Amino acid sequence: MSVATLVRFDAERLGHAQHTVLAELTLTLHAGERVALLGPSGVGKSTLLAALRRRLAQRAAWCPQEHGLVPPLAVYHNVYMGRLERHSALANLGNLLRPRRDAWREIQILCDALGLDGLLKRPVSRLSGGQRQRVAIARALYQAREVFLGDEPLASVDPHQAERLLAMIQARHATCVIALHQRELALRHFDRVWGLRDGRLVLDAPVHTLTLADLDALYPDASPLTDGSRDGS
Ligand SMILES: Nc1ncnc2c1ncn2[C@@H]1O[C@H](COP(=O)(O)OP(=O)(O)OP(=O)(O)O)[C@@H](O)[C@H]1O
Repeated sequence: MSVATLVRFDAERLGHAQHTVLAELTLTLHAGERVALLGPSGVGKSTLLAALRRRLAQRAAWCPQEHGLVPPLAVYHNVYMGRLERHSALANLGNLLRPRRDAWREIQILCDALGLDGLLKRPVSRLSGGQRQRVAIARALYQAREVFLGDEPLASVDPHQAERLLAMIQARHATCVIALHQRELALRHFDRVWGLRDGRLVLDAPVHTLTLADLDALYPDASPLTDGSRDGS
């Protein structure tokens, strides 16, 4: 049975204005594929995710690296933002003043599952880094889209939590592309790895054909450090 192609890049240039980040990029994202996107800082992971997001438009839930949260607003309102475009401006304004009961219940269940129980009314400005990260994930999950695109959504959580959050994301999305630095997670929980290095896609392979050493080779300063012991940036 053939697998549907969701996005295809064919020798394309990705970059910012005159600055080419990835030249001649050729790759395909198939439906049902869980892809780990790896590579050193500044190599172009966010650039590639942004290009995927443009192509997938409303089909993709998006969890950005900087979280994109509104610090003065409560956790509830930040998560609700995942579905702002589904309601009228008037309905959204009303919800800001007085949360809708159905939305509150749904967001409460989601936040409980993410370990944010009891925090729905707390402004994001008063959360820890890891809690903010989970609010950003909650907002992306609340979008309830076909594909999950995450830019290091597991960067500021501990290794045990990273596994749990990843399981939640993947249970709700058959297809995902997630940038991360935890290479053992990539090997354990994904189907495919895209590896970037020196402005090119140097690795595009099923996980079962790869070893930790293959992933280490993506990083010029690779050391034998593994999950949780390498920086999460
Ligand atoms: N808005 C922008 N305008 C111009 N150049 C940019 C812009 N955003 C990123 N860049 C540059 O593009 C290159 C790739 O950046 P990108 O953010 O995609 O890398 P990354 O792999 O996601 O990095 P990190 O792991 O640090 O988040 C870098 O050289 C960066 O300086």
